Amino acid sequence: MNGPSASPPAPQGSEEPAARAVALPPTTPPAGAVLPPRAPEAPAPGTLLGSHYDHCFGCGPQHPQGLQLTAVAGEGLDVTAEFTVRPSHQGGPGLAHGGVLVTAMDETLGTLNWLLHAAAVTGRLETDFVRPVPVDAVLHIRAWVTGVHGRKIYSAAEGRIGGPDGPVAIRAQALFVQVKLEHFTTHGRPEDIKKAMDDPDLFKRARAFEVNP
Ligand SMILES: CCCCC/C=C\C/C=C\C/C=C\C/C=C/CCCC(=O)SCCNC(=O)CCNC(=O)[C@H](O)C(C)(C)COP(=O)(O)OP(=O)(O)OC[C@H]1O[C@@H](n2cnc3c(N)ncnc32)[C@H](O)[C@@H]1OP(=O)(O)O
Repeated sequence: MNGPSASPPAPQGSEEPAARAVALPPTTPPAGAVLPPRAPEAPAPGTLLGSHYDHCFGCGPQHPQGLQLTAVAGEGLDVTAEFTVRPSHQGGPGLAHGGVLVTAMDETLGTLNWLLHAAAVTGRLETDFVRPVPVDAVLHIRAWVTGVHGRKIYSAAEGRIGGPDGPVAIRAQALFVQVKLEHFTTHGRPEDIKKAMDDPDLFKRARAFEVNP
């Protein structure tokens, strides 16, 4: 891939800090990016977007330790989702782990794929943690597409607590890259791929997503 390469840090004192910094590509759309219309196959506004894979840590109903996140299609290229922080999601005592919150943002941003009718994986995800999120809080997440440039899909999201209009607890920006079905079949653990392929519903869903970048 042509993304940034993260090199191990240079020995201390050998370079100026600025020389050791890695220039990361932006998660904001470049000039020439477009905001496409909703795909003709996009679920209607208000539709509960199903899980893309029953065992997904983010959205799978058959993943007992997962986030079991559910999202709803918005009117445009946007979705909303709710995630309830459970005791098993703690980082600090009584507080959500930051990585779990990032997963909730990643998953919600990923559901934008349904509206574009494109299979895409996260290439880059930036997050700002704005305020701590307690256990039992509901994170109200909104995510939207900010631009599409070739295979690259740019998006943003925010998570609020205390209600959909409550204070922002987390913000995110992401760059997803469209992939073919072979991305999964080539790289996934064979026994899981076989099981997924044997599930006619999942296979149909996955095939329907096939893109020709
Ligand atoms: C059989 C089972 C099927 C099951 C699936 C079924 C359905 C799926 C459909 C829909 C799913 C619906 C909802 C999904 C919800 C999911 C939420 C979770 C999402 C994730 O959690 S997913 C896991 C984490 N994710 C990864 O596991 C990716 C690992 N990675 C790679 O697999 C490659 O790295 C890849 C594919 C990213 C790129 O590889 P590649 O070879 O295809 O493309 P290439 O490198 O040419 O990049 C093309 C252009 O993107 C730019 N670019 C690339 N990477 C960049 C980066 N990091 N930063 C900035 N720019 C980047 C380049 O600079 C170039 O830009 P330009 O075109 O301008 O030159």
